[in-house]
Amino acid sequence: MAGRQDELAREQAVVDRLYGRLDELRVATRARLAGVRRSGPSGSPQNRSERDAFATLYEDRVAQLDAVEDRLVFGRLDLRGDEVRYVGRIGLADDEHRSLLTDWRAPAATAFYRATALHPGDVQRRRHLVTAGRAVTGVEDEVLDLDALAGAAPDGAQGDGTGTLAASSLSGEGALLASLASRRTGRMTDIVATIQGEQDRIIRDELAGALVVQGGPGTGKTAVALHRAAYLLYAHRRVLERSGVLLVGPSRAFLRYIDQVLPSLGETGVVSTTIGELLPGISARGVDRGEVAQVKGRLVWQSVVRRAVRARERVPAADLPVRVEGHDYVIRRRDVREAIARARRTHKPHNEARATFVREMLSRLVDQYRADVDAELSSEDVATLTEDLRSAREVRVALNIAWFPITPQQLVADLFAKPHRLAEAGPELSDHDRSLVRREPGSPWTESDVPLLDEAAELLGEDDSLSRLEARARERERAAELEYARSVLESTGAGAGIVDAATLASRFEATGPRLTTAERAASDRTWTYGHVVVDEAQELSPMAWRALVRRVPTRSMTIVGDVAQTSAAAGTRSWADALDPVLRDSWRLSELTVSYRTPAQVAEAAQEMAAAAGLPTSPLTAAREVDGALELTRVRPGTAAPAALTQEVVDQVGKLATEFVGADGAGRVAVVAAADQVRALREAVESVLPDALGRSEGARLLAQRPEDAQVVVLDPREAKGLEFDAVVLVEPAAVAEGDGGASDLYVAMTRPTQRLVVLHSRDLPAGLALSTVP
Ligand SMILES: Nc1ncnc2c1ncn2[C@@H]1O[C@H](COP(=O)(O)OP(=O)(O)OP(=O)(O)O)[C@@H](O)[C@H]1O
Repeated sequence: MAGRQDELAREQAVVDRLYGRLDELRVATRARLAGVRRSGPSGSPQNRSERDAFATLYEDRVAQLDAVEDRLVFGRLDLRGDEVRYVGRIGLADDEHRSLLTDWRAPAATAFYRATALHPGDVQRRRHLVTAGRAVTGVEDEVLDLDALAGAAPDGAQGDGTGTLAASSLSGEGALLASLASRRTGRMTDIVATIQGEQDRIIRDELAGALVVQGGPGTGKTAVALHRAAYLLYAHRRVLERSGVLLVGPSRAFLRYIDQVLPSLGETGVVSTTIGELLPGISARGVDRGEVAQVKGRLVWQSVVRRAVRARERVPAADLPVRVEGHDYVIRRRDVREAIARARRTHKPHNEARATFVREMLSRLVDQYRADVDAELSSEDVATLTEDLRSAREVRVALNIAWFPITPQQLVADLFAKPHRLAEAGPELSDHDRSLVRREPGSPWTESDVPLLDEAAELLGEDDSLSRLEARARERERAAELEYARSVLESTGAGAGIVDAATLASRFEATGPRLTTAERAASDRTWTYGHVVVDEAQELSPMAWRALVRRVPTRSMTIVGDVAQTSAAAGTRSWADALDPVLRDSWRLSELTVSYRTPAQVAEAAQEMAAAAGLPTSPLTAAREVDGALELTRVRPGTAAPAALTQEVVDQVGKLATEFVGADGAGRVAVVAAADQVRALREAVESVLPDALGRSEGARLLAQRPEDAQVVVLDPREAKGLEFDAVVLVEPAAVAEGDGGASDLYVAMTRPTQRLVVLHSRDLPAGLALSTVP
């Protein structure tokens, strides 16, 4: 015992020193930031932008140093040759640049995650440090080279009833079990201290190309995707800081669930979005039925949208006479045809190529005038005539009909609202498909509209009226810069004779707006990212893949998901089907096979049910056993008894909340039921909480924000990607009959970290029933 205490004391001294260094750096960085801020808004524009750049740098560093407080250091490697290396959240060095702590992402930390007894490399011992706040509370050793470390300190893992490790080949048993068994909150935490070998290989895989990570529920796909983003930002900072990283998740609620992970790893500059939010200025508030989303997700829309754009470039049925300023002209079909051909040859998007079309037509009308009056025209005459023609209403209307300026929103809304437009643009779609997407003008946009709008935006380009507005705004901004530069020159006298105000202003302008890469990227539809991470990627439609791939010309992507969990009608059951059309052969597949979330008994039941339903599951081994993890209760066998079932749900929630929900906000219980039962069950659960748990605890739970709520009632789709300590699964047969079928049931069954309680009045679906036979 004394040996262990000494060991803890020795580690405490090291940990104190590392936190001491962290505090010093915080103080020093804050002082620098304050110094920069003190220098105030004066100085030359160049100084001012340099100062802003430094301020941003220091602000980021302060945020990073603050974010790594929790478990700053978690590992130690004892290497051959008596070298000792501590591994932590960030790298720290002393004033002489000697390394004190190795960043987990550095090559020097790889062995902490990868070394095994079979392949120890230089590692003699790997130690996990368990800390609470800044105190070392335990150490756990894995001796990888027994000969070298004969007589090493005894293993200090805590046996605290957290379960037992079921899968071999996992490292850091005590730390891992403690982390897997810890009470859940509404926020995902990082796994940096216990990343496993198979996960580490994916995290550190090369940047180039698209890496697809397929894995069953709870295998850490989300965790791995986020740690990979942090790793890539570290290892390829120069490339990625400028172009940015985009993270795409299935919903805002999911993005909120994971939003603390990257900051806790010291990374704040990643843009996160959903497909519905991909286009700046569009908010997708509507929801499409599955069959409608499926039609809209098909790749055929690529041609439909292209034809719809082409339909706005058309030769009129007949020549059209127009009279401008007392002179007669004819808008000739042949001229229009040739002007359209010329504009198309620019290969610019429709709204941008329109300028060429209009210029060409006006010049042909001027030619008509010239021929009619049979006289030479001065360049001034030509300019005046052109302007007269351009502003003549009749000409404008005729040219608009021939080449119609249109926004993506108008184009797509017209396709849905005007059957003749869709019939013309989409001959590949059946009458039934077309009737499915039919919609009134002004209806809210849906998530499956967004890739179509993006496709349209790509082919239409900027509407010029919009770019004219923007140009005017830029002009105003520039005038303000010029004014500012002038005032600087006047007040300092420094520029006189050396540099004029306009030069100074343009130099200032060249430093760009003081937005971060993430902010600029998020507000620019045409921004291209250095890397894109996609979570729950199996749900994406072919058109959504097109929209995403457009944003990453290098095709450097991390794509994680599980084709057995697909619930979206437009999603995929096969990575090749989804990715070959957009990525061809530039994607590679790796698999995760250990479930870190679900106890073995629950994972096995879920696998059996999924196999019986024919889902394309990946192999899945649970990391641990938890006693009594699966309970099945039949309510009044043989009768569909909603009241009895509801009563049982409410009783179970009361029991589980007492067992798992803590007043400190940790511990979560979910009821997962078919979508059409959720509302009634939510009301029943909410009404009973004060009675079941006492008035004040009930009130506390009811007052929680949805994202932090410790007791929730959800349908399987809302529960996707999330996890809870305990789950009450209500009437699995009904869940499997919903839109997402057995996949939704598979998702629902695999949410708990500790216990799954299945309540049913109907027969259990195949596989699940079998698994309950003792
Ligand atoms: N190496 C690890 N150490 C500790 N916890 C881990 C590890 N890997 C995964 N986990 C935990 O396992 C749980 C499941 O991880 P995650 O949500 O990333 O899985 P997933 O594969 O995305 O699941 P799903 O398919 O259900 O979306 C999380 O709580 C995560 O923190």
